[in-house]
Amino acid sequence: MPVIEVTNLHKRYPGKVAVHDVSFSVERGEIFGILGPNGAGKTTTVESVIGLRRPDGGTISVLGLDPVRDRDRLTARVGVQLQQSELPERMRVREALELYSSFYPDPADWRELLDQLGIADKADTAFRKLSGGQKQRLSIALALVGNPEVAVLDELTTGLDPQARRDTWEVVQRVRDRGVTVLLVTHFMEEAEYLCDRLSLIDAGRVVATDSPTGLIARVDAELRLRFRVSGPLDTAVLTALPCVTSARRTGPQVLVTGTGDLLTQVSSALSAVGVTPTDLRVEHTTLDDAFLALTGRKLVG
Ligand SMILES: Nc1ncnc2c1ncn2[C@@H]1O[C@H](COP(=O)(O)OP(=O)(O)OP(=O)(O)O)[C@@H](O)[C@H]1O
Repeated sequence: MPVIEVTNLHKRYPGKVAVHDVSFSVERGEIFGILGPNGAGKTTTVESVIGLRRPDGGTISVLGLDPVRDRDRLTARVGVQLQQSELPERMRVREALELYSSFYPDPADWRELLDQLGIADKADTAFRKLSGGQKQRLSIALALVGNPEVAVLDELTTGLDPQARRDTWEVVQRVRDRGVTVLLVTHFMEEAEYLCDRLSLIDAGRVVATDSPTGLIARVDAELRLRFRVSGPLDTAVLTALPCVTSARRTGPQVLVTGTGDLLTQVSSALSAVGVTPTDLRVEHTTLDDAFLALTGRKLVG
């Protein structure tokens, strides 16, 4: 039986349908992602999964229970980290963790969690003195301190610098390695690609596709992109004449070539034949953003 099963979820706010029709199921021990642009309905979906919102249509089951009706029974088994969690300003980190630990029958060692999250030295710091990134990490610790069977993490690394983001990804992987099922909401495609076993792409309140990151990427026609810089003249016709090239565009010193097959070798030899030495040459691979664009006609970011 899936740990989380959402079937035809529909949720309206006054004057606005936030979620039209969302269905997905999450198996035990998975890291399952919900990826979509701002306003797609991700938060409304997870808030419904944890019983904070009552669906207007569809059904949700978490660990076999109804999140609204059985909210009390689920609280101890589902750890939740939501956007913008606030604590009393003067409360120290250790006090918050000791308080939260007292709510649960079998809490985790919070010192270990702080250590894993890289904020072990903040145990005696008041909440208001923490930086945005440290508050974020504390909210993850609070979500995990009850040793939950399911962890729901909404925009977990927003506001973190790249290193802290990577550290947090490792924490999530370790949590999953302990057997916890993770439902992760994100609008960072790298995060989804790196962490998720499977994910649903959602757009305008609907699931566009559900698959593994590689499965989603494989749905996109595998067109390669090659970028490099040239300092002198280059007639792009020498590139478009190559059988593997579909387009070649130059903007100032930047050249972007798209194509298939043996693009890198053919373009490199054609450039060398006309005496052009490319610099900063890189091959760009298909990403989840490309998959989202192919499936919805819109970009996930930017
Ligand atoms: N309480 C509310 N009342 C009215 N409209 C709302 C409410 N909460 C969200 N919405 C609207 O519902 C839509 C979906 O919002 P939701 O927060 O679920 O999306 P999201 O994908 O999580 O976006 P974000 O990443 O920006 O949080 C948006 O258009 C939003 O403006």
